Amino acid sequence: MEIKDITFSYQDKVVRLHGIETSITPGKITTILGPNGSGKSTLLGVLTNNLAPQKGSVILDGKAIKQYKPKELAKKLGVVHQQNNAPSGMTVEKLVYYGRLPHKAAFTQHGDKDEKKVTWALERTGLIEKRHAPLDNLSGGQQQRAWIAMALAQDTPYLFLDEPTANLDIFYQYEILELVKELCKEEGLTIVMVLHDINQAIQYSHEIIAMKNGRIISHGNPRDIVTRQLMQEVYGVNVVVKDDPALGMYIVPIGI
Ligand SMILES: Nc1ncnc2c1ncn2[C@@H]1O[C@H](COP(=O)(O)OP(=O)(O)OP(=O)(O)O)[C@@H](O)[C@H]1O
Repeated sequence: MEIKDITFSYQDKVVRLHGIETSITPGKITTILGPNGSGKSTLLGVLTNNLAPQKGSVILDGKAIKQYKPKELAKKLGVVHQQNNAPSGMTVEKLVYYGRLPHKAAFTQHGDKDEKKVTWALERTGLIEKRHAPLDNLSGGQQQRAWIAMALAQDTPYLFLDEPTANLDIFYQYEILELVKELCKEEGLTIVMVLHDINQAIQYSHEIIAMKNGRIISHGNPRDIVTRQLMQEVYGVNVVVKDDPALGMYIVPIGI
């Protein structure tokens, strides 16, 4: 995916992304980091064609994303937003079946493949027991997992996750991150996600994009780019960067 000179403003005309120019490496996990309001979700919105930039373009497999028909794009990329709303009373399974829509001809029933994918997605997100439960009866974290399951059922080569670990307890945070790692390694998915936990980003990403004020400050391998200086520049926080033979690299924030 090529991101070419993207400039974006919402209706208030304040520029939120300034000439973003980079690329997403296929088959890898890329994590976008940065402080609140730095433009991470806005960039994700542009990369997934949910927001139309005033300038620039996003090229996916050789074609500008705005040229894709909606169903064609939905077979290429799945998105889990930060906030998701489903009609009240909808069951988990029904939501996850929505992920199969791009793969079905109009007015056809679910086939074997749809059922297999939905069951697999529910198993992978630990929701198989809850498949017939209404979404409203689930906890915030379980609902988050249901939306991830829907995106998995969509069976796309690109998966975009905006803070997939938000609202999850630490066990399920790692469960989701391990799932992301496996999907990348075993299924060859290209994953772009937004995280707030810098150590999780270091541990689970092939590449990190660090943003501030709508600009990319650095993009590269976590080992190369996560430094004391970068953390100070991006977050205004003092950190100590540690490197442990068993644990790998990690940071310890020590204050502002
Ligand atoms: N719909 C909108 N209309 C106007 N401004 C918006 C809108 N959505 C976001 N913004 C503004 O755009 C800027 C970037 O927001 P964005 O949500 O992309 O940041 P973020 O890095 O994802 O933040 P966070 O970590 O808090 O989720 C912020 O200043 C925000 O107030």
